[in-house]
Amino acid sequence: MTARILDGRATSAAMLDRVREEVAEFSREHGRVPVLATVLVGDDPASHTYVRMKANRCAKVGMESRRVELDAGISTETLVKTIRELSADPAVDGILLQHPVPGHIDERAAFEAIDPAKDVDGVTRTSFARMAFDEGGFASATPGGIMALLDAYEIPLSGKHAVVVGRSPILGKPVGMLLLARDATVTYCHSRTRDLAEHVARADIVVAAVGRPELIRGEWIKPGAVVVDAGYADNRGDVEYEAAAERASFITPVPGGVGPMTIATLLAQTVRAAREGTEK
Ligand SMILES: NC(=O)C1=CN([C@@H]2O[C@H](COP(=O)(O)OP(=O)(O)OC[C@H]3O[C@@H](n4cnc5c(N)ncnc54)[C@H](OP(=O)(O)O)[C@@H]3O)[C@@H](O)[C@H]2O)C=CC1
Ligand SMILES: Nc1nc(=O)c2c([nH]1)NC[C@@H]1CN(c3ccc(C(=O)N[C@@H](CCC(=O)O)C(=O)O)cc3)C=[N+]21
Repeated sequence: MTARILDGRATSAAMLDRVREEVAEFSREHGRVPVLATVLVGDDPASHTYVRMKANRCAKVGMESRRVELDAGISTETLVKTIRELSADPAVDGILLQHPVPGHIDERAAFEAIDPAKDVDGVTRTSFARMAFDEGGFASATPGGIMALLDAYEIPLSGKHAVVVGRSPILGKPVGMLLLARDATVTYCHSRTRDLAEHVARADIVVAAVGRPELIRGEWIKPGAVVVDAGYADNRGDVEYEAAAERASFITPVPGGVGPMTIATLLAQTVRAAREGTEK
């Protein structure tokens, strides 16, 4: 068997066409376009690339982005103050703080400075709780993008055994919660998990969210399983792609899978934040 591709590029392009129309409609009604503020701390080249991609994608759908770049040495207090100012700024609809921030900064405190109404990247506790309680908050961008991709291909989730490898607050943990909300049976694996191979081998759906190229071996994949690879380190995914694709029914490529869906989700949520922000 050779797996069908879960094509994140095509699926995100369709999503972004819709976002472009929503932006135009918002702009007709409000005389301005939605604005996403991106905050980047330090000079990690990969992070610069991601933030630039997000800004470019904003421009393509007619949205505005405002880039805030801060020195690697700034304190938690300065970062929190900067983000609070963006939260209070009526000209800003959505805020993205690029993760990770330098180690001396309290990232959680910085995330919590984002007004939940502007948390279009879904990183605050409030967004997490709304997601977990099915109250329609903003999804964490990558988990939201993964669900949109699975739905675009009408992958059944109810009753399926999903194994999520990784449990970070903005990726592994929330994607497991979203799968649970759709009635999957969810297993989380992480750095202390014993027998990772055996867990993965039992999965109908595997979500890899670690950041270690080819940690997940193709021979572990159950024939017919759906493989979603969110890993992204040195431009490579967490799954041994060729070998996994021989066994899987569906698989995401890297690049061209989860990455573009993340950005599309972020922008879709920014228009939504703009709309909801102007309702009040
Ligand atoms: N495409 C996209 O849009 C995005 C991609 N990413 C990519 O996804 C990957 C994960 O990101 P993120 O969640 O932020 O990373 P983190 O480093 O925060 O989390 C990594 C997770 O992997 C677990 N882990 C580490 N080693 C192993 C192992 N040997 N076996 C099993 N689990 C392990 C860790 O376990 P423990 O909790 O025990 O430490 C942790 O839960 C990265 O490659 C990142 O670049 C991230 C965000 C968006
Ligand atoms: N607060 C926060 N939210 C994030 O969503 C977030 C983050 N921090 N930190 C870093 C990771 C990484 N990330 C990616 C987004 C898009 C691609 C993407 O579109 N990649 C293209 C390839 C791009 C290229 O390299 O040419 C693809 O996979 O096809 C990749 C990675 C979001 N992240």
